[in-house]
Amino acid sequence: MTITEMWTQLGSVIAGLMFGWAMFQQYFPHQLRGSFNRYTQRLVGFVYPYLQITFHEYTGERLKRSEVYSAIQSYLSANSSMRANKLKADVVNKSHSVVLSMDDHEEITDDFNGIKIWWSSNKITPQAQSFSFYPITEGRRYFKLTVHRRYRNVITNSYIDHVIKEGKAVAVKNRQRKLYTNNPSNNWYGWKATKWSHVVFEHPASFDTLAMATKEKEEIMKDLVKFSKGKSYYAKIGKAWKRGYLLYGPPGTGKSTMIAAMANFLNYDVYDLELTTVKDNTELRKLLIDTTSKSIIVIEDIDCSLDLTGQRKPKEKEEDKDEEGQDPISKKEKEEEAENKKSSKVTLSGLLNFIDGIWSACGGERIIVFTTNYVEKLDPALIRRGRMDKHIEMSYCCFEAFKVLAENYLDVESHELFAKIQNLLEETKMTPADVAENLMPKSEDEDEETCLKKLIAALEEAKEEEGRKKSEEEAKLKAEQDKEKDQPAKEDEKGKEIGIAKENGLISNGKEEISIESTKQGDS
Ligand SMILES: Nc1ncnc2c1ncn2[C@@H]1O[C@H](COP(=O)(O)OP(=O)(O)OP(=O)(O)O)[C@@H](O)[C@H]1O
Ligand SMILES: [Mg+2]
Repeated sequence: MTITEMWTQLGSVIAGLMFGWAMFQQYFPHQLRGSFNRYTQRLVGFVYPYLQITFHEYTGERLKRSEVYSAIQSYLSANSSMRANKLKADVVNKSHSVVLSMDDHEEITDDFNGIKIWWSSNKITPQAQSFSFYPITEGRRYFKLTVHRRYRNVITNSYIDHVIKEGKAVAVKNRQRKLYTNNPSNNWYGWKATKWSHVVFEHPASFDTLAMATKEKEEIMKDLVKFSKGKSYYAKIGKAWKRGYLLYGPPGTGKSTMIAAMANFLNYDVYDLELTTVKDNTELRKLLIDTTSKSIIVIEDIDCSLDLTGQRKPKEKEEDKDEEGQDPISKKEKEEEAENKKSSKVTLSGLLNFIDGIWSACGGERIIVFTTNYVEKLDPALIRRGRMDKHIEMSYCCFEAFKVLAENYLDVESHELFAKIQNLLEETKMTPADVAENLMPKSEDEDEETCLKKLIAALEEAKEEEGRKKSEEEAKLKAEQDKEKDQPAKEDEKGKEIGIAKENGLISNGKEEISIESTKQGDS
């Protein structure tokens, strides 16, 4: 038999089979078709030793994208780029870099403790004109896992969990993080209404660029790592998985920068909660329940948002005092803001309830950060350990912090002027923000030495100013003390006069002053 004849015969067999299958589909009773399929599956099962599991992109009636599918997708994209032949390229916004993942109808193998697993990505393209709830152009995608049946237990008990866990970790690493701010509740209702608006969080701050003493910095980083890995620990001690940080210190010492560095370090989202637009405790709860896990919830200037009795206290801003020359819009905005503050009834206890974990216990880990310029103004109940677990003082620039700034701003690790700067920093107080401002070259001509000299001049000026203020205060104190010294002398005089008057029998006890006055008047 020639090759051509063989091909002809094979073609007729295939054509016959196809015809048979079409006839079967058309004429075989529908009810019997199901049991026929079952039997063929069983038959195939005897000879086909593999287990297949499919994971669809959309599940349930609510057309929700399956979390498992997303996790598998992330896992496979992290593992496929080296092995698959057909890849899909996507841009990850955060790093603006291209991420390669497995293309449709592509297959790769994975190895799990020596077990070989096949993964294929598949797509069912909908037939033309058919109606579908799913995004039509995309089709319906699913992943198929194939493995030898003898590994069924390993796969179902541990491999799938492993894939999902790893996939989620990859997704967290690649995800675009967000900075959320709360919307006023009047905008919560209606079509597409949301409690939080967000923008992409792309703050460049990191612990490397944060100017503060290395020991303190490392301690904070260790604390954060311990927290983020402490799921089972928090479960064991029966505490909601959250941690409170209180950052306090003068303006410009890096409190907001520290929050950004924390978010970047942990890869968390940031929820910047503006309490003045929250009407009451119920709204606060709703907002907080609506936050996602792996997030930092920030309340800046907490001392300006709540007072000790739990009543709201408007923040006094410089411009609030300036009534003149306001344009109508800013005036209207201010009126609205004032109205918000008036109608806002978030109480201290409402906030405490949240911090205590009753409302934040839903979902995964959350960090709560309060910042303040005046720690002494805060209610001790609010900042006690257990609520605000870690208190971090952000203080004036020390030499170690300066060295970080010098390296960031000027790429200088050491310089002969450093010793002088060290002395000056020990003698005077300057915030890291001011130090940074002086270190920043203002033009191309300014080299490192010019900038360091600029800083020295600023520090010397600050030192002089401090000296002047100190001597003024001392003079004031001395004047007050002198005044106090004069006072007893006068009283002594009065006492003497009373004594003389008593001796002369001019006054009786209990009516000394009147009698003295009258004595005096009498004298004159
Ligand atoms: N410790 C620091 N390390 C690095 N940069 C800092 C530090 N402190 C301040 N800066 C710089 O100063 C600027 C202001 O700092 P930041 O906004 O973090 O201060 P803050 O403590 O939040 O002030 P405020 O109390 O007024 O909110 C930042 O943009 C940053 O560039
Ligand atoms: Mg700040």
